[in-house]
Amino acid sequence: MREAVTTARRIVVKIGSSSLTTADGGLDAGRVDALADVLAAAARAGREVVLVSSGAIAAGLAPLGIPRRPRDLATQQAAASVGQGLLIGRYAAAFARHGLTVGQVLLTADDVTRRAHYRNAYRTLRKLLDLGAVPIVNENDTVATDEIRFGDNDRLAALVAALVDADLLVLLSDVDALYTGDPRKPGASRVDEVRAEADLAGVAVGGAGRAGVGTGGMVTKVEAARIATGFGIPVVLTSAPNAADALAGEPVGTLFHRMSHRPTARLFWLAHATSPRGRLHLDPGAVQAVVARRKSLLPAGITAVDGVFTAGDPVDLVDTSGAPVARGLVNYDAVELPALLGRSTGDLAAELGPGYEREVVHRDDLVLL
Ligand SMILES: Nc1ncnc2c1ncn2[C@@H]1O[C@H](COP(=O)(O)OP(=O)(O)O)[C@@H](O)[C@H]1O
Ligand SMILES: N[C@@H](CCC(=O)OP(=O)(O)O)C(=O)O
Repeated sequence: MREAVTTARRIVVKIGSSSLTTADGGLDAGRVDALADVLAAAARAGREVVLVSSGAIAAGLAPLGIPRRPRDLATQQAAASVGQGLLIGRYAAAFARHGLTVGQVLLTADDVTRRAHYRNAYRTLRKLLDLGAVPIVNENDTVATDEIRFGDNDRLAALVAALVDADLLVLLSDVDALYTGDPRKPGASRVDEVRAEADLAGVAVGGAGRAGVGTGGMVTKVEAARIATGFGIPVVLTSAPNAADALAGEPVGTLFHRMSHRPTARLFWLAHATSPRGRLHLDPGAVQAVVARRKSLLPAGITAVDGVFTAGDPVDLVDTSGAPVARGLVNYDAVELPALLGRSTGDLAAELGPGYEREVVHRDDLVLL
């Protein structure tokens, strides 16, 4: 038995499109019912369950006569508009068989990245749970444009798990575990447990399984597992038919253990749920100071600035090859910085006043990537 699972009280379960649709692309009522049965049993046992369900786009294709998942955003949005209604209707009927009410929660990236918004989203989810309803979350695909889109629900599920402070995240897919390589090819073996990043060293993660149904494949699931475990939330990755065993703590699928050091909530959101407004290019000494010695970033170590931002915005700190090494909240507007680059804070303060002694990014507002 997995203790991290059996003791979990608040659980976020994410199910992918490939586990909810039939081979010809329609919504599979039998599979929706089967999932509702498992989650209703967990709720009856006193657990709080939040379901993150994909499937809106897939469910909308057949009714609109569209043969396969469209590439263009407008058709995806139209399919999601039709499919989300069908999906939630199907869930409502499935949970009603157990006397449970469902509540639909459609989120955009903005809703969980901006502080004022994610407090709102949290309040709604918390209230639904207090009222004994099962929140069913999806991305608000019909209004989400490319810039504000999560695109994959694995990451959305990890952020929702952090948002509601879940004890466990269960990712249900059409594959029963993480494998060392693409399970459709010979030679791949199952990974039972992941305790540290090193356990993923030999693992080749690939794209989506059934063409035209799922989206992110294993890449987004492993990334979601990193986000959740980094927030102290263990993750079980398995297939939908294993859901009951997974929730019971049976050794099915892959268990990603929680990482011991939980970052502060503020830095977690900074790392995973903000979009940088600009980039500060660091010289090698500044990279060393920020990454290895966890120092604040001073103007002297910055060689160039890109982007349009104002003080308080998130920016990425990039090394000489342009790779991001950290994200932080900047203390200056973009237009102020060019005149300060490469100069010591002492000189700047003497010349421009004590206000210019401040760090460009304070170490308390910095998170390594
Ligand atoms: N290392 C791996 N281990 C397991 N599955 C993998 C791996 N690499 C690629 N995959 C593929 O990822 C698929 C699951 O992703 P996806 O189709 O996006 O599912 P979902 O709709 O559940 O999000 C599996 O069917 C599998 O073929
Ligand atoms: N929001 C989209 C889901 C996108 C998505 O992540 O799909 P999947 O990879 O099947 O979990 C939908 O409902 O169709």
